[in-house]
Amino acid sequence: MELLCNAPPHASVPERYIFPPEKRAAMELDGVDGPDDGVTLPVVDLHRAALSGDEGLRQRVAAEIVRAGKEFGFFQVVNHGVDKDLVRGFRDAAAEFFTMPAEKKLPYCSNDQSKPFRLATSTTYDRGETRYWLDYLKLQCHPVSDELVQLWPNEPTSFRPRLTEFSEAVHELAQTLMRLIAEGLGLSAGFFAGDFSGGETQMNVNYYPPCPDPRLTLGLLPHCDRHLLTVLSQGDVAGLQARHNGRWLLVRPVPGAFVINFGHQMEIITNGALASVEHRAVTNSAVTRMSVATLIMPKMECRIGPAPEMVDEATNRAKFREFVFSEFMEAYYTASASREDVLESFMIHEN
Ligand SMILES: O=C(O)CCC(=O)C(=O)O
Ligand SMILES: [Fe+2]
Repeated sequence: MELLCNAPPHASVPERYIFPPEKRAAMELDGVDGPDDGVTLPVVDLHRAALSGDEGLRQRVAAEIVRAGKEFGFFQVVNHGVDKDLVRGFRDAAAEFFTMPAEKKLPYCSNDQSKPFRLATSTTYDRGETRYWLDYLKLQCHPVSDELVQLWPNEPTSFRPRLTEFSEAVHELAQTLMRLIAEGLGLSAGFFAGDFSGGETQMNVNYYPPCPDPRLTLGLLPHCDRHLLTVLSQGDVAGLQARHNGRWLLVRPVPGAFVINFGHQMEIITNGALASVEHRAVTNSAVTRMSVATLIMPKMECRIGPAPEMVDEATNRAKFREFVFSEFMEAYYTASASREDVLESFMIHEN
């Protein structure tokens, strides 16, 4: 496998990574360096305290999250209670993994999507010929068990312990967020606990080395996430863009923040109230960028459909049919990653 992280620095972009002009990121218009109308994503202070005692504060935070979620589908959280050294610890261990010599990583290289830990390059869920400018790890990260940990690499030696603590902490943050989202929507606090979020949690560690000409490439294709909720650490290098009002909005790095966005299952369960928003990653020529996305999944056998509380026969009919999550996963792999294609067969069309 031809990993970018082992290639000597490229002087120019190889042909197979060059996208046709209409698919490229128009940097000068809406990208990393360009103007963005001054629109920035909301940054929500979780106030830790809101999560324990202060009822009024908690309700305000819950309302703020749902407002941000409805308007943008993306927001950042700070003061979230995940220790910054713990985040740095895992980010450092993961970066060290990518910079190990090729032969040490070889045993992990695979395009077999059923593997619980694998390293790969570019991406496999797009049928196009052009490659994306990234290498990535895809792994199962929660619930943590001895058997699961054995599937993670033992080099660098910090990898397993740092991932264990990162995974537990992010999982707790995800539970907190789901309680607040439920509360903000007027659902019971435990609404998303259980099968909606009880599947095996997946993680993408996306690694984008410097690209000699970011105008020609993309780091990650425009896509929506397929699961329930994404908790992303993007570090301090910009590159993530979210679709907003027909434009690409840069998700500006905020020190220590996590970026939160919704997957298709959240959109369906909330009957469209919290939509899954398209996003992509652009490259840069200066530094390596690494993002760590934790993906909260329903159980495979979980029944999904708009929650009765989110539906009103007179004013807000169900927009999606019921299905079992495994059915959705299959459809996701056979459709292209485009939002419309994926959702099409699950939507109820009024005629
Ligand atoms: O690199 C990023 O910031 C985006 C990652 C992402 O969207 C994903 O892993 O699903
Ligand atoms: Fe994503």
